[in-house]
Amino acid sequence: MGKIVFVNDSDLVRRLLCDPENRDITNDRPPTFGGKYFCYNYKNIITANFDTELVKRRKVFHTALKVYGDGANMLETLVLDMKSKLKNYEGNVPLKNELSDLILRVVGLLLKGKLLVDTDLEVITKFLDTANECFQIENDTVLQFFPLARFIPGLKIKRLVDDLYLYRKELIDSIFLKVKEAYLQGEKSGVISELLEQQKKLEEEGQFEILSDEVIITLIMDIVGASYLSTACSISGLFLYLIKDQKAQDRINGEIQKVIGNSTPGFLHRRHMPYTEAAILEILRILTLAPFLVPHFANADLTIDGYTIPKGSTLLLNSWYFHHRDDHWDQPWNFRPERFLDGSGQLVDPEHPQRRKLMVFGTGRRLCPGENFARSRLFLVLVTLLQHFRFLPPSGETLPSSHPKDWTLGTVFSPGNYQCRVELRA
Ligand code: HEM
Repeated sequence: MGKIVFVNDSDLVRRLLCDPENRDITNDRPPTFGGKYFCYNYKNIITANFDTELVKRRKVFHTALKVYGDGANMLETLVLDMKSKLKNYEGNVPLKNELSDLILRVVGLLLKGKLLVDTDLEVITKFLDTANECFQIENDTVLQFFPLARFIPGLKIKRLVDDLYLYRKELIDSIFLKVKEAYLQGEKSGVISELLEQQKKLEEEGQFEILSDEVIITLIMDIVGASYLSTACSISGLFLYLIKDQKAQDRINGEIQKVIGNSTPGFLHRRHMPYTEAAILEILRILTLAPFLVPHFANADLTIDGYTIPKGSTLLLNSWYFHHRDDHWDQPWNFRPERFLDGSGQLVDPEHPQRRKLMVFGTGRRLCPGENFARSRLFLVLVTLLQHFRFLPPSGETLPSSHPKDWTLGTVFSPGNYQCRVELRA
């Protein structure tokens, strides 16, 4: 096993990942069991090394996410359904569960659009739960160093790996193949049909391999793995903070009244609601869901600031540390969206020194391609619910700690389940 190098400074991370003299060395991934055996020998995005194939794969992925438009209208319907559900609760509402269900549907809709059926959600959940367990550090380490363990009867790891293959097959049958069948019959729905559309074009240009069926299947697994927990934990974390900080909730509501009023929230409202945008950035900073981003890998020796990073090192980019340094962030463990606003109350731009220290979605060549999708969904869910409800602490129960240090670290950090009261706004 190569060395592990922790990089604890955001500026150094940028220089390592983005500067022309370093970026060809630092943007690969370490080899993983999951990438090799579940993603058909690294055909997905997350586990693959950075090469011309990956650049093309990232491009088609980006385009498919962008082109896919139905999502916003469908999200509106989902949030409206959730609104009617919340109105019917008597007493406390299990908000974290409700928000997680909502985000699961958002991910299902992203993949399948109107072809989504309820049983797909069970398939996605089973796949995710098993993948999370399988790739938890203790199991992942066994698989990495002793892959044959997956064949030994009686070992827990064998059962997990068998289950994961089974649920991957279910994911392929009920998500990928169902959309493909509909697509061949002329019906387009969700991001998978956008990918199939691009596959057709690439095939005509003789470049089918860039987006073969196997690649699309691994991209579906990337979407499921990268989007559900991160978005669900961010939104339930944000609501937990806003229930505890009623002033911040009022301030977001003030922007909703001023900018949206009674009309339907849309993505375009975002740019006129700087405090709300700042609250989303602030929750992402505090939570730092991916504490070391996704591990990078040095494919050659590299010297920076007098240190040598040997070829074969795994780079853990310690955003947990640099998002919470008290010499960079005033009161780093307090929820203070104002830190991202300038003197006239506008959101500081991404090149502002304060924003440059924030690297929730990574930076450079491996920047998260779902950033825009995630931030716009967080915005829409937040403002649509706050437009109609005030969220208050539960009766007869206490809220869990909102300090991420007290949360559970699975694939990402997650608050415990919590309940709250909701009051319909006049
Ligand atoms: C709050 C939500 C999210 C957070 C905090 C987040 C964060 C991250 C981070 C830190 C990385 C690694 C960057 C690096 O290696 O330097 C990443 C990669 C990735 N994310 Fe996200 N992400 C989120 C949502 C999403 C969504 C919604 C999608 C898909 C629709 C997505 C798809 C991906 C993919 C495919 C990669 C791999 C990129 C690559 O390896 O080149 N993410 N994300």
